[in-house]
Amino acid sequence: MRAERLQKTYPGSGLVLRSFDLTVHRQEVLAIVGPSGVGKTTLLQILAGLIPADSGEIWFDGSRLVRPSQRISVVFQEYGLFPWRSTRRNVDFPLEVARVPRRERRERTQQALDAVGLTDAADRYPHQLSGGMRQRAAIARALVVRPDLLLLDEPMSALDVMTKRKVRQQLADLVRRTQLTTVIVTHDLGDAAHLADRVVVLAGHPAEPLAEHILDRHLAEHEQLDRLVAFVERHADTGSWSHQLLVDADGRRE
Ligand SMILES: Nc1ncnc2c1ncn2[C@@H]1O[C@H](COP(=O)(O)OP(=O)(O)OP(=O)(O)O)[C@@H](O)[C@H]1O
Repeated sequence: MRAERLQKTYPGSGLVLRSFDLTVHRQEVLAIVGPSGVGKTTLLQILAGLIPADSGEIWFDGSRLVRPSQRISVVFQEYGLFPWRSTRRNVDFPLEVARVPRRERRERTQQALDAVGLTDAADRYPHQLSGGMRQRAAIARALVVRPDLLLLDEPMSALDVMTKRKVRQQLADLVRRTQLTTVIVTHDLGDAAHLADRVVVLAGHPAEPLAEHILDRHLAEHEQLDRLVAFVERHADTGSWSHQLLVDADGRRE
């Protein structure tokens, strides 16, 4: 996917993106990190075709993206599960909408539930699930359409620390196993260090990609994180997000 010269203005908030370029390589996990309010969600929603940019273009597999595509799945921070549907029927929902034949739906839904470890919770309703299970259900629903691109918006920020670690590990295993091209936006450098192959740091108004960091998967996790934190501190004025660095990088910097 390639985004070219994206521009976005909100009434009252001014210019959030100006002439913004971004390339997502096939099969990579790209993390976009930056302080709260910099424009990460805006960027992700534009990439998903959910909100229009004022100008600029997005190219995806040789064609221009102008509306949401079945080949791109998005997972939001707040899960967005339907409370009146069981986990299985939540996961099945996109296939139902796409009028996929019943038998194929059953198989694909089961595979997606298995992939996130929710087989035993398939008949429970969202209120009967833990936060981590709800988030995994949302991820299963994103996977069931077999997307070519997975977009994740702060997918673990509503989870407590222990659950978050578990879900993060499962997500890391999943994206590596499936080699699914993934973009995750987060202000949590721990998520980026754990999941990403490449990290782009955003800062400023309008947001600019300041620098990018390639993670070395041969390093231990805490070394990855230390290097990433040092990289961000070198390139960004972290005054506005030092609190997040301290708190969210799993307490390691406190
Ligand atoms: N619908 C909207 N109308 C007006 N301003 C908006 C709207 N959505 C976002 N903004 C503003 O645009 C800027 C970027 O918001 P955005 O949600 O993309 O940032 P973010 O980096 O995702 O923040 P966070 O990490 O807190 O979710 C912010 O200043 C925000 O207040």
